[in-house]
Parts: sequence; C-alpha cells; structure tokens
Amino acid sequence: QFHMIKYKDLKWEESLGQGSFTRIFKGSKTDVHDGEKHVTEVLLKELDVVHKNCWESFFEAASLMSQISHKHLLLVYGVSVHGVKNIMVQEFVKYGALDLYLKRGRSVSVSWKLDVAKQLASALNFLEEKNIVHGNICTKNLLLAREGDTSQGSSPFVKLSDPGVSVTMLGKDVILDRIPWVAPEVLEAPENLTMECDKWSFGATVWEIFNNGNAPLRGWDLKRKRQFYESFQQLPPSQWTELADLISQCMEYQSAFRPSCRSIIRQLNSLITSDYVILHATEPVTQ
Ligand SMILES: N#Cc1ccc(Nc2nc(N)cc(-n3cnc(CCO)c3)n2)cc1
Repeated sequence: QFHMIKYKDLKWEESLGQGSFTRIFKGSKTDVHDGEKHVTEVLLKELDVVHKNCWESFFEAASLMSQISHKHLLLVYGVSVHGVKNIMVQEFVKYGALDLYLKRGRSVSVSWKLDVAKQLASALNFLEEKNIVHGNICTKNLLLAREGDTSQGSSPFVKLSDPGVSVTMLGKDVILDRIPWVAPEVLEAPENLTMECDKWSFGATVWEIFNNGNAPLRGWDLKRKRQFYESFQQLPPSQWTELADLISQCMEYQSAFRPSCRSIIRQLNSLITSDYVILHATEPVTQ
C-alpha cells in the first residue's frame, strides 16, 4: 500500500530537528518519467536506528496518511528503506510546524487562529468519517502551507502531519510528557486510542493556538503532569468564554461526553461570527 522510493533518488539537505524517535531533514527526490528528470523538494523523516523495531508503527502512521487524501492532510510520497534506515518521504510544507511559527512571535489575528482551528476540525471530521484515529494532534503536527495575511484578507492554510510512531509503542514517560494533549484514558491503557481521544487533543491544540504556541503546563515535571489528570484539572480558561467552553467540552474527562466533529465545527462557525473577533482583530502579542 506504499510507493517505495529508491534511496539513490533521494538527496539530504539541512537537518530541521526531530520528533519522537525521528529526525527530519529538508531534501529532494528525483523521478524520471517520460524520459524527463523531475526534482521535487521533500521532507525526509528518518526513524532513529535505535528505534528501528518501531518501523512497522512508523510506516503504519505514514500509510494512514497515504491511504486517504484530503486537502488538510499531509501528502506522503512514499517510503525508502536502506539497510537499517527507514525513511518517510513527505511533501515539504513551506512554513513548517505551527508551534514554532507561533513561538516566533508572529502576531496573528483571532480570525486567523479560528480559521486554522476550523481547518484542523475539518481534517478531524474527515478522519472520523473514515473511522481513522490520528492519535497525535498538536501544533507540532500542524504544518503551515500558507501564512495568510489578514490585512490582505488571504487566509492561512494548514495540513495535519502523520502521527509518527504510535503512542502504543512509546514508553510511559513519553506518554506522560504528552499531557495535556494525550487523552486521560490513553494514559491508563494506550490501546484505548479512539476518535474521542483526538477530540481531547484538539481541545489542547486550540488552547495552544490561542496562547501563541506556548505549550500548556510548560515546564511541569511528569509527576505534576500526572497529578493534573488525577485531580481532573482543566487548562487555564481563555477570557473568551465561548472559546473556553469549546475547549473544556473537548477536554471532558468522560470521553463519551466529548462533542461530535460536526458540533465542534458548528461552534467554531458561531465563534467566527461573534463580535469578539472584530473587537480583537489583532491581539497584542502577549509573550
Ligand atoms: N524553518 C523552517 C521549516 C521547517 C520545516 C518545513 N517543512 C516541513 N514540512 C513537513 N512535511 C514537515 C515538517 N515538520 C516540521 N516539524 C516536524 C516534526 C513534527 O511533525 C515536521 N516541516 C518548512 C520550513
């Protein structure tokens, strides 16, 4: 179910950082068809050799993204295996991960943030219709393809990245460190990963977007993070009550009570039309 790409057709350029058990590089792939050579800019996601036993899960994540296509889902060109190296070849998304983009202090408007949240909700709705669980929704996995410029009225465009190695393959500490994105029931038993878990993560991700990419519970150690769930705590609410309500509905400890994707989209639509948006056209950058 995969396009296998020859290692010799790939070229590595600069390193761009790392994910869980993976390293990412800018690169290019060369294809030849009808006798013409095509060079495409790509993102090369390499599974760390020490974790090569996770290669099935790594490729499972990639195949999830290549079985279906949607405008807000990352395009995966294929995979390449070379000796102990496992490489996923993805489309290169121009502005990279949203968490870093927001941290760079771009002051973006409330309508920009709502637009991004709505695009993520529509990707989630699509996955839900296909009965596919993502399992790692967060701004690190939300890629910015177009910056959008609210003064020019052009809107941002985001793509949801692959979930990476499944949470079922990660150690307890890695899962604990994903608090508050990982749903509480997944902490108890990672096999509990369901669509409802993606809604919890969606809530934490919207919280990040409206807090300029600052990670929630930033700097908390694993013990404190664990206690956050044990005492059924919620993230600090936004002063925009309707937004805070949506986030807390998604981050409902009882998974069955979390809203449907359709309800999430409906609530986002009413937020977009509320006068709060006009009043807070461009938030002052609060770092
Ligand atoms: N400066 C800069 C810059 C960096 C990266 C990109 N592009 C891109 N394209 C992708 N397909 C995936 C990612 N990516 C980024 N972080 C992760 C890890 C979490 O998934 C994945 N970045 C563009 C500009």
